[in-house]
Amino acid sequence: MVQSAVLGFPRIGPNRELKKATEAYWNGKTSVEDLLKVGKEIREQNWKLQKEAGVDIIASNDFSFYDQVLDLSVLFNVIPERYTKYQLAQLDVLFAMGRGLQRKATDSEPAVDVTALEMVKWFDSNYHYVRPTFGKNLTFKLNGQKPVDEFLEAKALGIQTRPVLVGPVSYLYLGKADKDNLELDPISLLDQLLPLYTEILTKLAAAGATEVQLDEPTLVLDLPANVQAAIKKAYTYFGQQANLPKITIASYFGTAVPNLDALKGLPVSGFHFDFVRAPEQFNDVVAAIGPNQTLSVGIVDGRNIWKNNFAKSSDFVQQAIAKLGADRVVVATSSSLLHTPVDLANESKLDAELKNYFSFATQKLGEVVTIAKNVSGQDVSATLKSNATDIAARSNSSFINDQAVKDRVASIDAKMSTRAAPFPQRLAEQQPVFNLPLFPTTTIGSFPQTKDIRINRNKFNKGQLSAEEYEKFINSEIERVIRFQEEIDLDVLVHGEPERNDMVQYFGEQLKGYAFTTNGWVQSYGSRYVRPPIIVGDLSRPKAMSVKESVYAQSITKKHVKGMLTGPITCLRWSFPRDDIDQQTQAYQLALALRDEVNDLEAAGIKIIQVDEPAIREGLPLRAGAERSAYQVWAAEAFRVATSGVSNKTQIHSHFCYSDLDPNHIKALDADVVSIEFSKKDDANYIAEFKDYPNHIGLGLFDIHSPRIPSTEEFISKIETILKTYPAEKFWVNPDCGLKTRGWEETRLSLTHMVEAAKYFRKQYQK
Ligand code: MET
Ligand SMILES: [Zn+2]
Repeated sequence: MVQSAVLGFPRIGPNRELKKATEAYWNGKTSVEDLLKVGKEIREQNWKLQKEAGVDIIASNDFSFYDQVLDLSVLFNVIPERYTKYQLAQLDVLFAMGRGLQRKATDSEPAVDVTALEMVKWFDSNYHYVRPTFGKNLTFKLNGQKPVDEFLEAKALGIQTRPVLVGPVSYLYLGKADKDNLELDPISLLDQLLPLYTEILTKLAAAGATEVQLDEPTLVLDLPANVQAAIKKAYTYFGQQANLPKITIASYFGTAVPNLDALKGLPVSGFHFDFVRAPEQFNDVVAAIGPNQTLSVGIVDGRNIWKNNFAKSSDFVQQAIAKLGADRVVVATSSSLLHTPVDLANESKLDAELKNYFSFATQKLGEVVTIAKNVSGQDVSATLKSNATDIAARSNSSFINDQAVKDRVASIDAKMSTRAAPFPQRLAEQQPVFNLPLFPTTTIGSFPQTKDIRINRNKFNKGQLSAEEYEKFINSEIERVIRFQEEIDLDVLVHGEPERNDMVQYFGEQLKGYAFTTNGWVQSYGSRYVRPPIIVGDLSRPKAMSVKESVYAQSITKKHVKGMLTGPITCLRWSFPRDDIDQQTQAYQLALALRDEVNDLEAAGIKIIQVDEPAIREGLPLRAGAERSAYQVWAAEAFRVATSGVSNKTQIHSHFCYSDLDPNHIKALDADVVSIEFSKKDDANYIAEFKDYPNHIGLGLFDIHSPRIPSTEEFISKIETILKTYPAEKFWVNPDCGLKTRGWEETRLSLTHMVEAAKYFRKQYQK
């Protein structure tokens, strides 16, 4: 019998129980015990669900209160000194590392003020991990034994699990040296780390774990020789230790072929590969694994929501069985299911036809089990038959094709993707229009999404508020944001985005060709979850999407208000894309819809238009090569198609966050002004990389994921550092990103301090 395996299950709970519990704890509304209890309930529910679905290999330690990489940093004591000096409880240290902590002194406790660690995108997904940061005075040691505790918890329920941990090489390679320790190559810490892995693996074995899954997704990257060598070294080392559980090395999100040499001959029991993303690696992989090693065939998509094609997948797995024998093959999800929504059964509003085409995490459990049964010769013919019907129906669905959209994409030419004049000339034409001071201040778009906003939006969605009443409410929010910005004297204003539930969903809901979920949440980072819309067909814009709000905002102030849109690549990346046409085509369809919106905004008198592309980096193919070079061209072109229909006088802004950006890539967009997340980069090299960015740029000055409020002095010293490298006349002053997750009080203070700092420098430079 071929076994089925799931590499990890979403940990947010079917109704976002984890978010609610975590935020209640942060807000001091509940105790740590309450929070721990919710975590335990979610784990129990997830394990039972998988057991009941018939999954053979179920993961444990896939749960986390914040992030699985951060969990490891805490487990291995990779905790920078700034977090240890307050004597916080371990869970609070974890949260402080994830999101920063600022607490006033009380009678019994001193004040706390620490910034968060850097947060970066997990490979090419919209999940963010907290980057391990290796400082000078590091003492590796085990803090607790989370993987063992959770293994035992499942065991007590009668469920044998396979604990999952990020493997040592990926853990180090995804980390970075602290700014005082820049000469350090994290990989050089491997020797210190391996004994700790051994210690925790030994404990797992003692607790009864027979197998563990060590995730080494860095195997799908272009690895330098020393990292490949580290893989060999690490797993050879584990092979030399007595009494460890069997190890499966899991790679996902791409092809591992260029790194297969490092895997050959390793003393592990098996490997997992992602054949959804990279089916072409099959022959090489089969040739590389040893005679007794198992192959876990990742064939059920952990990153998208389309129903599996059982016939096709079964054929694929059969090939593996033919080569290796049934006892050496496992049918698995391609990656953890963390990246998919929990349960399609929760979608009561979804069109019934579309629902037949989708599969969420809970449904995917059934998929791995069915494929495993099918290839083992069990009779699942009825399930296979209805699956074949759904797959055929989808390809013939009326949701999909729109000839006018296809024709328009075919008509895109160079002129459509080029501004009328190069930047210097545009700048000359724009300056008299805007008359901005040196160090112009602005924000990235959103202002606090208060409870009041959410309540009113819900009422409107439920029909308890008329369209007029809702519009009135939104306008009053816009007015409040405008007045606030005038009061603290920002230079370029925003309307605050109160009408938007989410920067992609909001536009998706207005575009033809999209479908939406009501409960399809996916963790993005910490307690922030997103509900990616689903691209189901050719995309077009029936009518203007954002003009009304922008025009209203501009009508009530003399200062310039930026029109605010989400760019084509971000719309694509933060949706579940179609898998029946390529992503480039979907991006161009979006670009054309946005081009119409940009042009409409301009026609309505909006003179600055920001088109956000925070996801541009995560779309970059993980390896160098033709596919990546092509992406760099088409992604930039899609942005320019969206933004090049305006006159030279209209100023185009763009914004990027939470990734290591490539300045060349940003240049290719040719936006007049860009803002990039910067506050946690802590790295002079990163400033230098953007030094010769030809257009104007704002390096984010404070972390919007943290409730922490930087002082004016802190802003001044940050700007001072930047100005050592960066030309003042090109420099904008702004936060890292939008403020929607922040409270009003923090927002008021942080922005006030930021504006004060800008004014300080204005004076300095006028002298
Ligand atoms: C993740 S990027 C967010 C940009 C958007 N305009 C906002 O401020 O919320
Ligand atoms: Zn952002």
